Order: sequence, then structure tokens, then C-alpha cells
Amino acid sequence: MILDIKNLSKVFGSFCEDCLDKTGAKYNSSICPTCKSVVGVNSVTLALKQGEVLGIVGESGSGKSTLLQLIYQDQKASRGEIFVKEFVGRDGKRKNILDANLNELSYLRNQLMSMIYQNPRLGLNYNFSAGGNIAQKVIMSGNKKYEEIRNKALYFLDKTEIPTSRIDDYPEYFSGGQQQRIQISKALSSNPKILLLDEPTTGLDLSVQAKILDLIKELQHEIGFAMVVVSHDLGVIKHLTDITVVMKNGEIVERGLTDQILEDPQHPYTQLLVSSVL
Ligand SMILES: Nc1ncnc2c1ncn2[C@@H]1O[C@H](COP(=O)(O)OP(=O)(O)OP(=O)(O)O)[C@@H](O)[C@H]1O
Repeated sequence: MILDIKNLSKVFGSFCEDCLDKTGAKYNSSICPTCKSVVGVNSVTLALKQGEVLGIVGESGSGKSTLLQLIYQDQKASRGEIFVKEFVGRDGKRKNILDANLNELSYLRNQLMSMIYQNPRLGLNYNFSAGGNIAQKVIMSGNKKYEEIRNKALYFLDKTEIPTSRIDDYPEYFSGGQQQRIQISKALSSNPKILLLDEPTTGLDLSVQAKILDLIKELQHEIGFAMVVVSHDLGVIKHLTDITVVMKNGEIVERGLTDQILEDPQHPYTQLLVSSVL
């Protein structure tokens, strides 16, 4: 497995003994009845194979983004384990990334994983040029050779259909769709094993959305990284993913092959979701 998540939970606020037991889909609530903390993610277990693409769907507030942020360590989990292939401790055994020290965290975030945010402002540094942004990621992943870094920037800009003549332009001078492409270039330039995407095309107009989705799909096929895609848009999930999990109140209520889930949903909540009632 490239990614192996066991019993992962995130509670915002104090963590009492009822937080996980008395919230979730069964209770139709993410708020602990005892201490009133919000349970963002409740006891999630899932695994991803090399090259596999996982979709996470669910209504607003169901915990999709929080789950992704826990994987990328943008947020600290309250409880649970996350294992990433190639991330091992001194004893050579796989190590829970929740126990990573600062150096290890930087290795995880700069080499093993990359995140693409809905808002390119979160993934790009607007004080650096397009090429500078890519260079920053490449340098953080350990490559310090100027010529190689510049070539890598040119390669990925070309791949994502940004004119390479604009390598020295700053992000704010690009359109929203182009900024998203630069974010994709930056994320892929460190050659990550796992790419995390949080609503990568929400907010872009439809024709731009379709092009970006095609681009992501093409790059995934070509490079073969594993991918976790969060989206409320079932069209995006259908287009990109092999397997899907459905979240409600912080829990996974259904999982399976994406086609099966979309064509023959079993859980009443998924049935509502697929029939677009939610
Ligand atoms: N920093 C925080 N403090 C308190 N509660 C939070 C915080 N971040 C998220 N939450 C809560 O955790 C729950 C899950 O939020 P999350 O953003 O993961 O949902 P989501 O499924 O991604 O929603 P959306 O589709 O609207 O982005 C929600 O109830 C949310 O209000």
C-alpha cells in the first residue's frame, strides 16, 4: 500500500470519551452531545495502492477537506495512524507519520506528497514568479542544481500548457485556470508518490474545468502517482477516480469502485447524494 490510514480522527476542541462514540452518521451529527466539540473526522480507515485514484465525496461539512489536511499534515490528527510507503523510522520499519519530527515532516511534504488546493493562493507563493514557485518546490525536494531546476520548471510549464516564455511572470498576472496549472506544475515537480487534490476545479468556468481535469488525468496516467481527490462534484469524481469513499458526519458510510457507487449506490445517503437531492 502506498497510503494506509487506520482509525484516523480529528476533534476540534476538547476530546471527551463520547466524542467519537456519540457522533457520526448514525447520530446524524458531528457535534459531541457531551462536550460540544466538533468531530471533523471520525475513525476513518482506508488504504490506497500505488497508482490508484481515490475520490472522497460527501455533503458540505462531512469532513472531506479535514481528512485531506490530516494526510498532508496541514492539521494534526487527534488520534490514529497514517503510513506512507517509503516513510520508515530508524529501525527500518514503517513509521506513523503522526509521529514525524520536523525534518521528517518536510521530507513527507516535499518529496513523498504534494497538495493541490482549490485556491491557488494556498499552493503558490505570489512573491515568486511561476518558475520561482516550481524552483522552490524542486529545491525543497533536494535538487540544488540551477540548470536542472530551470529545465524542470520549463518542462512542467510546457506540460501544463503555460507558455514557457512566461516563466518569469508572477502568478497574479495569470488567469485563474492558468494559476491552477502553475500550482499543478509546482506540485508535480518534486515527483511525489501521492498527489492530494482539494476541489481542484471548483470556481473555474466549465470549459477550463474540463481542460484541467483532462490534464490531471493525462499526467496521472503518464507518471503513475497515486491520487486522492476531494470533490462535491460527482462529475469530477467520475472523470478522475477508480474508487470512492462517501463521507457523512466525519465517517465513511460507503466505499467501492467509483462506477458501482455512482450507478448502484447502497447507502441511503449515497442514494440521495447521487440523485442530487443534497
Ligand atoms: N478549524 C476548525 N475549527 C472547528 N471546526 C472545524 C474546523 N475546521 C473544520 N471544522 C468542522 O469540521 C467539519 C468538517 O469540515 P470540512 O471542511 O472537512 O468539511 P468538507 O466536507 O470539506 O466541507 P466542504 O465541502 O464545505 O468544504 C465541519 O463541521 C467543520 O465546521
